[in-house]
Amino acid sequence: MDQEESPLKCAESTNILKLKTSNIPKPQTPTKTRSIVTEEGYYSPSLETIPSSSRLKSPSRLLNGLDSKSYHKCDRNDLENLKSQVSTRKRDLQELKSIILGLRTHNQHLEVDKDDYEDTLALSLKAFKLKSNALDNLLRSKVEVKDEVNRKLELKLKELRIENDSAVYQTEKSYEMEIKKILAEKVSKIQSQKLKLKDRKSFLKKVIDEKDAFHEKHLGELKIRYQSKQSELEKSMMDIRSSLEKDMKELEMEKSKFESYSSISENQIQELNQEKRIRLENLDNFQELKSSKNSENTRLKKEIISLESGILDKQEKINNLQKDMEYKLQRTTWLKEEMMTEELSRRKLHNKLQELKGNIRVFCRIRPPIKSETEDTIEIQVPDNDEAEQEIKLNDPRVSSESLDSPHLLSNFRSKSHVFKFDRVFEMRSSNSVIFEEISQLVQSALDGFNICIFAYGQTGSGKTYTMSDNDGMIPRAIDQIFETSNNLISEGWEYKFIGEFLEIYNENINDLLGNPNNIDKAKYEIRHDPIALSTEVTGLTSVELTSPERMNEILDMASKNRSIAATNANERSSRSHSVFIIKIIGTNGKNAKTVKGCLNLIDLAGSERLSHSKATGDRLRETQHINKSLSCLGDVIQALGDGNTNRYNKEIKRHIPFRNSKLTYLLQNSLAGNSKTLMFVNISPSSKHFSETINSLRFATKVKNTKIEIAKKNTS
Ligand SMILES: Nc1ncnc2c1ncn2[C@@H]1O[C@H](COP(=O)(O)OP(=O)(O)OP(=O)(O)O)[C@@H](O)[C@H]1O
Repeated sequence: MDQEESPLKCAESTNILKLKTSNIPKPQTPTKTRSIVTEEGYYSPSLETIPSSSRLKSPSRLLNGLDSKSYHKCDRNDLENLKSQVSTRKRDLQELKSIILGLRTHNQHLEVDKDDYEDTLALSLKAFKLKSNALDNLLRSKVEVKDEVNRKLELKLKELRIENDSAVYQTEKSYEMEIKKILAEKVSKIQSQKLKLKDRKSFLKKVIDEKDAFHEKHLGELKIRYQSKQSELEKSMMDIRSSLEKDMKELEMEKSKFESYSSISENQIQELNQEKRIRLENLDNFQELKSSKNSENTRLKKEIISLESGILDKQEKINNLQKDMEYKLQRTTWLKEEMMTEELSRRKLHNKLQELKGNIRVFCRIRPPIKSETEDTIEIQVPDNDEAEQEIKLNDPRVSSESLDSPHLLSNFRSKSHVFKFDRVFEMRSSNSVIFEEISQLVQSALDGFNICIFAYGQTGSGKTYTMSDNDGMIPRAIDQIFETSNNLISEGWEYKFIGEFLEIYNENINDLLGNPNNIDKAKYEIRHDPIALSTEVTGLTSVELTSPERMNEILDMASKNRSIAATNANERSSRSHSVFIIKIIGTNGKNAKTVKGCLNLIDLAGSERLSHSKATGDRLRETQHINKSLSCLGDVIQALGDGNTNRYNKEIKRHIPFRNSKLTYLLQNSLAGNSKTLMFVNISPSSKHFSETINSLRFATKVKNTKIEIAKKNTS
């Protein structure tokens, strides 16, 4: 008997016993009612059917009650009556005996049942005791394990705190350095701007000074010219006046002479008048000259005034320029402060955006139909928007619109369309370059010290290898990007080292794709994790330093060659195994003594066909079982990671993540947990005959998408 069921069985047994006993009719007192035994059971007839005279007395007592005297007195009728009563009583007696017999038999059955139930009860109780003992033991060991785990957890927490403190310190230091650097750059920019402005100011001042000097010189010249002209005029006026006065005196003298002598001739008078007229005309001319000189003087005065006001304007302009320069300098300081605030908020926003996008993202990619599929394709609708979440709608080719109305259609097939939501959906025409744009930030994160996993999931032939390893696929593009970015960072003091490893997991065995091809499917490798450094090592696996994109390409070629040597049909082999390309990144900065360690895992998963669909047997069956197990384990691990580390009461708990259930998840343990960012491509085929596999892939991907993993942290020191 199942021990866990024992308490239930006990209760059941008790209930059955109760039921049985309740079914037993309460033994009737045969002397009170007349019961009749039928095949179905007992019943009691109504009391009215028994004569009232014989209801209370038994037949024997009736017989015993008759004395001989009264017997002799009885007439024949009485005797007959008595006889019939006797026979009735005898019949009653007979019936009662058979009732008693029936009751006894029934009682015996009940006894047997009771024994059975008691046995069952005893067994159940025993099993229950065993179970509760086992449970006690289990609880005891659980408490011990819990204590041990708590102890380890505390130790780990301490280590992590120390690491975190030092990381925070280093980050702060590096930020300080960066801010200082930016500040120094800005200050030097501002200073050079200031110098330029100063130069401009001195140039303008020089121009103004020159103009001022020119104007002053011009003004001085004009003043001198004006003064000399004025003195000349004044002198000439004085001369003319003195000569006129002299002439007048002479004339006066001559007049007086003339008057005194009265002998002056008429001609002489006329001559003298003529001369006087000439002299007067000269005086008029002189007056005219004087007024023209006066008007020129006024004009020159006005010119001087306008020049003086021009000088004032220029002075005001210089003052305005100076004010403008001061305002610009102040504005540069504000802008510098604003820029620093902007830079800080940009970094915060970038991190926030990454958090919002979630540390697990799922992109869906639809392969274009190949030649043989062109006519037999699924109707797929993809969004043409750029929203955070995109929808893909597939119309079920197995359901026609007429059959939708059929009442016989199974509920599973009732819906014609299936809708799924992913972070991005790439239509058939999307090129690898468009897709890489979406993941380039993730690749950048590996250089910044994060652990990154990029998976391609989907059934065989859905385009996983095309997406990951084609000449312009994610792997070659990621390689180009990490080399390009690392070269750009040299000027900032960063030096990067890249270590490459390439392995495949086939039937839960690891093969080194960069090692000796003869060892494939023969050599054994072990996965080892360093819990402190959070790093993973596969013992005996070939590690190659990657010095250039060309070297990377050589390595990719070597891996694909080794893979094809191992299999008669390279394509088939690649469909049946997971390939994992690992790039370990170590960056050091001589300027701020900072180190970052990231890891980029690029994984082309094996085809995800379901066992029932593949109809595989023998080796193929084994392969399929291994693939299914590892893929479902990958789904379980991702889901368990998303369950979080707190229970529903918000208490910290250590969840069990089943990393060990498959080689793939165990290998990627450190890259999937904690400080990691994961991206999964779900590749789907447009072919109608692959519809159910496509739906299956999309369901798996939805499960992954609905997982939210805690915020990733950088590996820095
Ligand atoms: N986006 C695409 N554009 C053009 N051709 C594609 C695209 N995706 C896949 N193909 C073609 O479809 C075929 C199957 O693709 P691929 O080999 O990448 O599938 P797979 O999922 O890796 O299959 P397997 O599981 O067998 O490795 C190839 O011939 C490939 O060139």
